[in-house]
Amino acid sequence: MARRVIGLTGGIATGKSTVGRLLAGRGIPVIDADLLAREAVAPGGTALAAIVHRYGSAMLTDAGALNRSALARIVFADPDERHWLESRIHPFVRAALQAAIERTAGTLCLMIPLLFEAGMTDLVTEIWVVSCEAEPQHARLKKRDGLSDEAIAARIASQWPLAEKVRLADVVIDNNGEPAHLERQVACALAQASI
Ligand SMILES: CC(C)(COP(=O)(O)OP(=O)(O)OC[C@H]1O[C@@H](n2cnc3c(N)ncnc32)[C@H](O)[C@@H]1O)[C@@H](O)C(=O)NCCC(=O)NCCS
Ligand SMILES: Nc1ncnc2c1ncn2[C@@H]1O[C@H](COP(=O)(O)OP(=O)(O)OP(=O)(O)O)[C@@H](O)[C@H]1O
Repeated sequence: MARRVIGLTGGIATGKSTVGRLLAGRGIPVIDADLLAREAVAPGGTALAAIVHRYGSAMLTDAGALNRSALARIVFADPDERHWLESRIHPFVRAALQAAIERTAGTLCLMIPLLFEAGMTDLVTEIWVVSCEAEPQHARLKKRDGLSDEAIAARIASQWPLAEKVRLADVVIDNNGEPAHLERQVACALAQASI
């Protein structure tokens, strides 16, 4: 059977990491693109220097790390700035994902929030979309990150509509209910032959 590379995606806070933990619990390596994106802007790197050059030293914390909330306010309010930032980060993320595919044997999961938006679908052999209604998505995001309603709306508007991702999915994981309902869906999806 061909090697499975699962592209795990969804909307912001729909439950990708929660599903990713279930896969990891079953021994499947899970690579998190959000963590790779954080590596790309680590202190001392060229991406962080470029960000400071463009937006000024307000982009740095006292410790010299990226001031993520300051940058988020800029890029989620302006698509041109968001695209500029992505052009600094996504090539690094893509190369790191490719390297992970090459060094890992067997089934692998790439957890990529922007799998569609960043044009990374070619890296995976099947696409799983974790989906939930707008109301729990909003409530979970608010509870976890304490973002304002306006900031939440801006982030959601920066991503493809979830319905479009669901339409293009090989597997849809419904996360409207209790987290316990995810386990059976993950088991079912894994039991399917590769798509
Ligand atoms: C703007 C930044 C600094 C804000 O950091 P913050 O800690 O507030 O958010 P974090 O990185 O944890 O992301 C949380 C979620 O926001 C959403 N998100 C992040 N970047 C983007 C983006 N460019 N477009 C749409 N949604 C995004 C994703 O759903 C992600 O899971 C950060 O999100 C960033 O560097 N974004 C650009 C890199 C990127 O595109 N990352 C996505 C994975 S490749
Ligand atoms: N079924 C559920 N019921 C209640 N809370 C949930 C459920 N699923 C996830 N959560 C909570 O919602 C929040 C978002 O879930 P999670 O972090 O898995 O989403 P994500 O898609 O990985 O988010 P992001 O896009 O920000 O990376 C977390 O605080 C998580 O504990």
